[in-house]
Parts: sequence; C-alpha cells; structure tokens
Amino acid sequence: ELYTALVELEGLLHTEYAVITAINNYVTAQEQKMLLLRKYVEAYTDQYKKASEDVQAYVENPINAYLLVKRLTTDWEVVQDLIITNTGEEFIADFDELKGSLKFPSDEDLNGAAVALTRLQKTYKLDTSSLANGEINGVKYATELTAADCFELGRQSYTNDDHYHTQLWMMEADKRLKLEVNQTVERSKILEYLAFSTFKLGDVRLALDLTNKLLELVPTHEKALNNKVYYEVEIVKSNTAQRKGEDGSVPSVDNITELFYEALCREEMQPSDEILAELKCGYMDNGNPFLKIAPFKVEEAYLDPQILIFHDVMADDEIATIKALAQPRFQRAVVQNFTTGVMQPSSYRIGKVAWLKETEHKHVADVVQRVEDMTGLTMKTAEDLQVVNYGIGGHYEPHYDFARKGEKNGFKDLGTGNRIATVLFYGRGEAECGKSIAAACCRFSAVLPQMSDVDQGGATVFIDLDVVVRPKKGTAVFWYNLHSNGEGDRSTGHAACPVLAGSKWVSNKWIHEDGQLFRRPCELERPPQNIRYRMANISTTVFTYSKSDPQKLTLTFKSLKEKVQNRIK
Ligand SMILES: O=C(O)CCC(=O)C(=O)O
Ligand SMILES: [Fe+2]
Repeated sequence: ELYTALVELEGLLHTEYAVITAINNYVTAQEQKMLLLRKYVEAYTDQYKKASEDVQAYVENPINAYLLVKRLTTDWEVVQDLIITNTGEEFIADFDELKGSLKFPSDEDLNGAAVALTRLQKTYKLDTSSLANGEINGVKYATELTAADCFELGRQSYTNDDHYHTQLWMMEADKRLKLEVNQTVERSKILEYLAFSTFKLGDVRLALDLTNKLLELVPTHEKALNNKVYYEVEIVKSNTAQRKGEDGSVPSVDNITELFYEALCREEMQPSDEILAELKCGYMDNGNPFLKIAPFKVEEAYLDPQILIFHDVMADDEIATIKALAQPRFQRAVVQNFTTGVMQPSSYRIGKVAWLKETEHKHVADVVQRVEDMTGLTMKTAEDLQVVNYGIGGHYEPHYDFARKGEKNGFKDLGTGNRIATVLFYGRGEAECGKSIAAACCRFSAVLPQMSDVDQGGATVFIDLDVVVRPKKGTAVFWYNLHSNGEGDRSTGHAACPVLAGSKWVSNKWIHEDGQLFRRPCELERPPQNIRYRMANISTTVFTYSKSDPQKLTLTFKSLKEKVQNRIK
C-alpha cells in the first residue's frame, strides 16, 4: 500500500536504482560472455579451415591431433560452461535475494496509483490528452505517456469496473499508437477493451463498430466473434423497444454530496457575498496574559457554525519534529464501519496515519498546549495528535468527525464523550491571498505567498457551507462538531480533496466532550435544521442525470444549484 503516502513512494527511487544497476550488470556480463564465445567460434573456424585444406597432413601432425581432440573435449566443456553460466535465471535468482531488502510496489499499488489518477481526472475535470502529455492545469510535471502507459491506465480502470475511464484511456492509447514509430502495444488489445467498455457505457452501436475493427485485425478473435453476435441482437432489440434516452433516474443524496464535494474541490463554489461580507479577522488572546503579548492571528471562515483559521500556530521546527516522529510509524488510514464498528481501510480515505503522544517530545506537548490556548478547551480528554500524509490522489471523502447516533463503537465508547471539536493543522502548502484567506487578512502574512505550482488540490472543504480552506503551512482550522446541546452538527460535514500535485501533511487534534462543562457550557434547545439538508431533499425532485456521463452530471448540477437556490429564496 505504498501508493497511500508520497513519503513511501520516495523509497521506490532506491529500488529503481538497484534495478537499473542489476540490469546494467547483467547486460555487461552477457556482452563479455558473447565476446568470449565469438572468440572461441573464430578460433575453431580458423583451425577447421586449416585442417580442411589438407585433412591428412593436419591429423598426421601429432600436435594438431592433440589440439583437435582437446578442442572437442576440455575446450568444448569450457564453452558449454560459459554458455550455461550467467543465465537469465541466475540473474533473476540473485536479484530475488536482493529484493528482500528493497521496497517493491505490488499490483495493488499499481491499481491504487491508477485509481488515484482517474479520481483526480474526474474531480478536477482534467483533460486526458493533457494528462498523457504529463501536464496538470497547463503545467508540465512529468514525462509523456506512451500508448502502452495509457493502455495500462485503461486496463486498471477496467479491473475496477470504471468503464468511463477505461474508454477515455483506451481512446488516448489508440490516438498515441497511431503516432508511435516503435509501437508499444497491439491495437487489437486496445480495441478489445475499448469495445467492451463502450458497450458497458450503453453505446452498443459504437461497441459493434469497434468489434468489427478488431475482427479486421484478428478475424479469429473468439471473444470478439461472440460479442459481435450479441451486440447485433441487442441493436435489433433496442430498435423494436421504445427508445428511453437518458436513464432518467433520480440521484440519491450521496450522489449530490459527491457533486458538491467535487465542485468545491475545483473551487467552483463559495459562500454567498452576504456571508463573506460578515467575515472578520483579528488578534485573539482569550483573556490569557501570555496571549496578550503574543496573540493568535485569527480569521473567520464561516460564522454559523463558526469555523476559525489560526495563522502561524505551528513553527517550522515543530512541523519537522512531528513529521520525523510520524514517518516511521505510518499505517494505512482506516475508518470506522458505521454498523459493525470495525476499523478498516477504505477507498474513501486514502492516506497514511500515525499517532503522537505529548510525552514523546516537547514540540508535541507545546502544540497540544497551544490547542488548549486557542480553543479554551481542556486537552485532558483529547485524543493523541493524529498525523496524516496524503499520497498521489490521497483524499478523505465527505464525513463528520463526531460519532452519529446508532454508530457502533462510537467515540462515546472511549468513555470521554463525543468529539466536541476539531483542530486541523497543515504541515505543508501555501494559500493564495484572497482565496482561503479573506483579502483583509493578507496582512498576516509577511510575504504574500503564491500557491506554489507543485501544490495543487488537497483543500479541506465543508460541503454544506461551500467553504474551501487551502492548506497553508503552520495554519490550523478549528470548529465545533457538536451543537451546544451535545447533538452532532450536521453542517460540519467536510472532506479532504484529492491531492493533485505535491504532498499534503496535516495533523488532527480531536477534542472530547468530557471536562468541558465550564469551558463550553451546554444548552438544552434543539439545534435548527440545517439548510443543505432541505436543499438535498428538494433537489431530488428537480434533477435527472446520466450515470454514464459524469461530465453531463456536473452540467446538470449547475442548473440544479440555481433551481434549488431560487426555491429557497
Ligand atoms: O486533511 C484534511 O484536509 C481533512 C482531514 C479530516 O477531515 C480528518 O482527518 O478527519
Ligand atoms: Fe475530518
């Protein structure tokens, strides 16, 4: 599961170096062997020619007779030995021994990396051809992909039943193949996947055309012959049945959440101007004498519920310590199954996680004390500091940090109550002024940082509030997960957008209910019902979409948003 964190991937470069060295040694050894064999052949030929000139005279010479016999006994044995030593098998066996000390990615890693790439493609609407050119949003990051590379991405999407991306990557592979002088993959293989995924996406006619093309190349292709018959029957059937067009189904709330999530990650939405106009920033001391001298620089990202951004609350050396302590203990991130309560890895949270105790290092203790000063809440019942590193396409889909009613083994079972609040620190990244940082708060940064071009994506988004917080090193976000009556606040649903380029580090401090009685007094009223909940319900009555075409989904989604907003007005 190396793909779940970028730090692990760095180790693969050592492996690649070892592979290069091994292949190089093998090729050199083979070249020397061939050279030696060539010399033997020449010497044999030379002697043979001499002997052939006058066989009688040659064999009558005792030295020649001896040499002839020697050539066909000991010399021949030496040659045979030479041929059988240093073979491919030996090379592989030697390398296998070395392999134990090297990090090697598995097929699962290959699949994980391919899934991550297609997730980014979908979330950020990246164009397949540009990606294949090694470009992300106009910036050239990587080497161009060959037709075979694109084919492999399509094949990986296919194993995940992702026919949409199979089709995109197989089409790209076909396009590239036409331009390749030394073709890197067979066209028939591309066509086989392309035809089947096209069929799965509902275009039977195109699937038939592609299958016919495949049969032109390989007339005896058994699968293609069977599929051709099947597609032809399907086309006749669909001509007689009434044409249904789009599938006309209504998206579930989950689909809508996904649309909002992805649109927010692309920063296509933000809170209304009225809401933004109310946001302020300033210095905060919480009445603490020490903070009067060095107050926190705080910015409001949202008012109800309150989401606060604290600037410069983790120093570079603290970040370095936290990363160094966390790295050797990273484990694949897990999530709690709602019904079984079991902690398990899941595709909706991809990253590596480690937990740090305050007692481990002064820097960790200082950071935890700072959280207490920032929030005014006690750390006695808080969880250890959780450190997360997100790898290629690493993300955490929309979720709540609190345990919901009915959730098996919720945090209540820790005996310290639910997660009342979250403080999320960023260990890397720079935010552009005026995006996640309100324009007026830019003075908090001595030098106005630009979003660096190696760090794209990876924002934290609050999907019901349209709030986007871009990671910025040393900054922390704070919000309450629970209403003051202890009920979970469902408007705090949030997510970590997939990391598009670069690596993302965060640490979470989850604060619990117990011990906060005099710090955040509880109230009895029920919280108001949150707006997005109503929106999602309305939307199910006005919205149709096509499952097979995510591109179309978003278009419809934009008009949906307007419709919903008009209704609410
Ligand atoms: O990484 C982020 O931006 C958010 C992480 C998060 O929500 C979590 O770990 O619970
Ligand atoms: Fe979270």
